[in-house]
Amino acid sequence: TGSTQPQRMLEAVQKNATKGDPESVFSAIDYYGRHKEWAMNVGDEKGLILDSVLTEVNPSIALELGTYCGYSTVRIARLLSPGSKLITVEFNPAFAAVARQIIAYAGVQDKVTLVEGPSGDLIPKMKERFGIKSFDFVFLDHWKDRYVPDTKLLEDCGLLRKGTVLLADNVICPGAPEYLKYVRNSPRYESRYFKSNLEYSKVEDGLEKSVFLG
Ligand SMILES: Cn1ncc2cc([C@H](O)c3cccc(CNC(=O)c4cc(-c5ccc(F)cc5)cc(O)c4O)c3)ccc21
Ligand SMILES: [Mg+2]
Repeated sequence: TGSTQPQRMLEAVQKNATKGDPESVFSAIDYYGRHKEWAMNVGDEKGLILDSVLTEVNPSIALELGTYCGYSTVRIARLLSPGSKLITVEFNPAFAAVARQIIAYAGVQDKVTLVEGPSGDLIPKMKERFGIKSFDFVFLDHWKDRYVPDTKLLEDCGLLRKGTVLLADNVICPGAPEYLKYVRNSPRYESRYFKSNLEYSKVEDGLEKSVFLG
């Protein structure tokens, strides 16, 4: 029945995953994305890099730009220590509606706050709305031409601190060339590229990890 891809993805989760088991939820999405219908989730291969960076940072407060169906939201939330929070930003109401159901199905809803709206509007409101001093970790996976303006916005709003880790998806495919130039040429970031592949594909892609130096 599911008329949109997100709805079909949700159906695949409800059919194949175990309620309350985050691992089974993102595995069901990976199976769907690999064998049924390609989908723009960070995926299992880049997901392992996300897992390792996240485990290393162990953030108390994390931000995700671009929820889509909640695949990386669930991947991140499952690894958060008790009391830690993930705020995820999605502007598309249809995506947000599916993501809320997938996040709930995985049982990680207590760790996740999904805010609906464009990142450019929401970032300046983070401090007042959520009482955030600064983020420990930021995952960028929304429109690739928003990576630079939103990174600058996070800086200007005082939402980054010495040691905040930014992890950006798709820096090769579809690509975020301006973002790579920005973080690699700025003295305020220490950047490293993690080579991988585009989700469910053999095409090269990778994640850029950038530590804000203050
Ligand atoms: C402003 N604002 N604030 C919040 C917010 C949230 C959104 C949505 O979540 C949204 C909607 C559509 C597209 C994206 C970006 N993602 C991609 O475009 C992408 C593409 C591919 C790929 C690769 C190869 C292809 F051939 C085709 C697509 C692989 C990937 O992993 C991707 O992440 C994100 C958008 C703007 C937002
Ligand atoms: Mg992506």
